[in-house]
Amino acid sequence: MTMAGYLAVSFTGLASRNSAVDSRSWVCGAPMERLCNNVEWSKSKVPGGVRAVLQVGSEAKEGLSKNVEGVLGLDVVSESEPREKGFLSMGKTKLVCTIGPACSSMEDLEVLALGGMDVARLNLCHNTREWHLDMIRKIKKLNKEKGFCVSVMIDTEGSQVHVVDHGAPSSIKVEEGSIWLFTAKKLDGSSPCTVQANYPGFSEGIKIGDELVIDGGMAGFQVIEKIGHDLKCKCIDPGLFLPRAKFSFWRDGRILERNNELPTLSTKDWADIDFGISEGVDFIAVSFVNDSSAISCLKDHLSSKSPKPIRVLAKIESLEALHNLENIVEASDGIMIARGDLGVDIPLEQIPTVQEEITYICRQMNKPVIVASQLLESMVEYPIPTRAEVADVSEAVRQYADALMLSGESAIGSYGQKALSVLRLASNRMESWSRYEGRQVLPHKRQLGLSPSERIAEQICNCAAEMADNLGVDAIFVYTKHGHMASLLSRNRPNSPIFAFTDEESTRMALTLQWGVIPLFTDLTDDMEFNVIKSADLLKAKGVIQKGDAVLVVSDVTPTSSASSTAFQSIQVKTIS
Ligand SMILES: Nc1ncnc2c1ncn2[C@@H]1O[C@H](COP(=O)(O)OP(=O)(O)O)[C@@H](O)[C@H]1O
Ligand SMILES: C=C(OP(=O)(O)O)C(=O)O
Repeated sequence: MTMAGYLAVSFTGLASRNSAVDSRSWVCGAPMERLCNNVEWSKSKVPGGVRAVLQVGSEAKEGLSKNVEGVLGLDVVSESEPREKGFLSMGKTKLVCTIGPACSSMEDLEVLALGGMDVARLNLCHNTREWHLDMIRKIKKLNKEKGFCVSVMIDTEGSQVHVVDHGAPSSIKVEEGSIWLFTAKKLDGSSPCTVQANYPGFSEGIKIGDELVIDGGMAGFQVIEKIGHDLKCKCIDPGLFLPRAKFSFWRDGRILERNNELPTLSTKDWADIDFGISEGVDFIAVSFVNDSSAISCLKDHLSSKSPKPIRVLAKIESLEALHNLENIVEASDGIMIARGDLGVDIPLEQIPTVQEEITYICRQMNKPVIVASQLLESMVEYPIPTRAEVADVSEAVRQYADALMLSGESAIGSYGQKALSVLRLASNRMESWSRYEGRQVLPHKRQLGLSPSERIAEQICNCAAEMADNLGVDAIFVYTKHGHMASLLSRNRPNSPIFAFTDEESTRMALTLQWGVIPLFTDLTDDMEFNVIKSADLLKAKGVIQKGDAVLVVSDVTPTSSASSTAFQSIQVKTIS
């Protein structure tokens, strides 16, 4: 036998059958009281009925686990982590790696997976369809054959005004005082100091005297003449022109907000999305989202075309997106703070506060958030990061971002694996420092659910996370169909790892992006007691949990059988025996 019995407090009658708790003296009163106070629960309002139960246990229910057997889809990295580090020190912040030529072999990908890569990102603006197909297949093969749980994210190219040709194959130096022509016309190959933009309307509304800034400050020009739709400019801030460099325009010291007519999802993007659907990717990150309409449109497309749920992330990389932030977060399944392009559209000094604000809003609205770009940029070339980069990574972890992303560091850098281990070490360090120093900031949590059952689920997770911290349990177990309960727990950023058991493969893969959640695939039955015992036995058999470990179990399961339509929502505290 693995799991223990229960003290049950039912929501309908709120009757405590046994107020005694076991030898470890776990407390159930206070959180339960709060749970009840905060929920205006009315049985008659709940479709099909909801049973919410708090259970605290120590009595052994002998025999229940005798026939337990089954498969537990626990990935190899999560299996070894608690054994090596202990539960509390397990990494909570998820890690995303951009896959590129520097990490495209099976061996490279395996090293990244072993190093803690949770999500592999493929940026479809680079390389060929065949190359990306090969990468997706390799990652899926690794998961299948080597037991990893790495999800696949494709990132659309999107439409933005950028340079298509600046007369050189790579970067080019821009000298102070040099005169350049910016045009949308195709270059004939021999036009020095001429730059071709991808969008004919790039110069609309621009006046003589305006400043044209490249890639957020790589170089700067002043417009000295308008020739038709072309701009003649003088370099006032020397620097570098990179391939695909982006423009921003400034007037009187302020950035000009410009709505171009480029669609968020181009014809190429739609073709790439259908490719992603056919290859069964887990996430689609949409570039240059300006409002929620592109996200809603993509979600409609996915619900009719994709045989499995694919999560849609909005990349926040424009001023317009910031104006529509809450609507975009609401419409999406998650957010990427694309600091690279965002730094072209807003002044660089605003990036840190904007990042903190977006991270906060995402947590309020219970959507996972990735902090992306230039986290360890110097590691594209050097084997160690700058101290400032480590501080930047730590700050994103302190802000409780769900995930951190490597870009060029893993895609083209010489030290991708090292960069990943720097992310891991720096995030582990900040997570444990915040925990031991009690520096965790617990913001007021916005109420999310509207229906009674949604509100109960939310309150159960809030209280369960608080209980888990107060009791110092070793792990939290949650049983979840679509990942909602797991995400509600994760939103509370509890100290213990959250083992999320699901029988939906797409839920398992989506949870790879959620802070502190270890997703596991297992069969779930309508018998919650059996599910708990079975999953505990399987984790025990793998050496992940041990006798004496305290586990807080949260469930929100609507039975599949027609015999009972009652949802079973509960918190139980168990000792592994
Ligand atoms: N699939 C790929 N093939 C070739 N190069 C890639 C690929 N993915 C990324 N890169 C390289 O890595 C760099 C970082 O990639 P990414 O994070 O997509 O940022 P960005 O496109 O904004 O530069 C890119 O500039 C590109 O040089
Ligand atoms: C992640 C980003 O997007 P991309 O790599 O597509 O430029 C970014 O701009 O920070």
